[in-house]
Amino acid sequence: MNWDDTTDATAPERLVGASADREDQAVEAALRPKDLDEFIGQEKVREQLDLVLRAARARGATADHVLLSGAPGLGKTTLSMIIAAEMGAPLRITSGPAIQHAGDLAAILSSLQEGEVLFLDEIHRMSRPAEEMLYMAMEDFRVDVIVGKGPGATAIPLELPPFTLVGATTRAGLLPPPLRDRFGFTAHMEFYGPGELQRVVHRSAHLLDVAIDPDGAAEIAGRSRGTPRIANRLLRRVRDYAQVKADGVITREVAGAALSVYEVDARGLDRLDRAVLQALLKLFAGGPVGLSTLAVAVGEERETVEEVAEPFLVREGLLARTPRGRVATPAAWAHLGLTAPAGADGGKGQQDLFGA
Ligand SMILES: Nc1ncnc2c1ncn2[C@@H]1O[C@H](COP(=O)(O)OP(=O)(O)OP(=O)(O)O)[C@@H](O)[C@H]1O
Repeated sequence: MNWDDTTDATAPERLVGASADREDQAVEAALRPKDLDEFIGQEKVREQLDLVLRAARARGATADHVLLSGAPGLGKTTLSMIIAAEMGAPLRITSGPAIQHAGDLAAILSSLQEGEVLFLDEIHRMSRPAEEMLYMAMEDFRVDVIVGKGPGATAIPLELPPFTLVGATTRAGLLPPPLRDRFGFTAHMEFYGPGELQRVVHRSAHLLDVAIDPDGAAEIAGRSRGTPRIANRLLRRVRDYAQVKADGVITREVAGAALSVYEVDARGLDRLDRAVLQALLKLFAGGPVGLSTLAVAVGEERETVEEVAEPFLVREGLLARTPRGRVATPAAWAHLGLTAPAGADGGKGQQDLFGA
């Protein structure tokens, strides 16, 4: 494999953040499933991809271009590696932000071997000229390299070997239709169910040589926000705790105690998520309350509340964004063990005193 990449090796982040931090990057290679059979969950995607790859292999052809969309940490990079492995092809990894000029892309494309798999992460963040060059490369396996500037500029056609592009994006809707249409196969990756995540935790524990019982794996899975990367990260923290404070074996009690040290609750909410909910419930009686007011109440930036905390709270059905402001759902009251005051009816009957 060839890393051509400047992937963000981000500063330490939330334990329940979905992007990879340095520690994740260091250990993920060892935990990645190596083939489709090992890849847990995403049944439809696996079944469809299996057909695409088998058919290409039977024809002795290069596989169609594949677009993978879905939230961070759901296994897009892993799947690209599996595609290369299943096709017996080398893999090159790069990302949209690393390709700022069409020339950057031309350099990568012209050095590909026949059948190579090119994984382009965050494909929606590529520059426009590079994107246009990619259209022709995907369709006709050639690019026009522009030499010179102004009226004297000349286009030199360059033949490329057939290759498979695997594009990954967290925002399929941001891809221009001409680019989206050039993928032969598009797969949307969903968040994982608790049973699937339990299998992920179990498998990773086995690879890391950590003793865990099924309830311990279930406890970690339930706090992993539907995301294998988070499940693996929580597992590492629980392993530390089990080594230091218990006999090394991860049980439900050990996992629960470890993750309460890290302030990740039974549903996967962390300190920030709970602070937002608590403010909404205790200070504003469940809302509606404007985003700016809510942010001030928790001492965070508006963007942090909106982009970091809210998406998961909304996905979990704990908070709703309404035109009149943020509103807690009955599940939010129940989750924090509080009773909704009479009249807290999801915001319908309340006045929004604070503005959106
Ligand atoms: N289906 C799966 N089965 C087992 N482990 C998985 C699965 N999907 C992902 N993982 C694990 O989760 C981690 C993150 O996966 P991966 O890097 O492929 O996610 P990603 O979608 O590419 O994330 P990003 O969008 O941040 O690049 C990997 O270590 C991998 O081992």
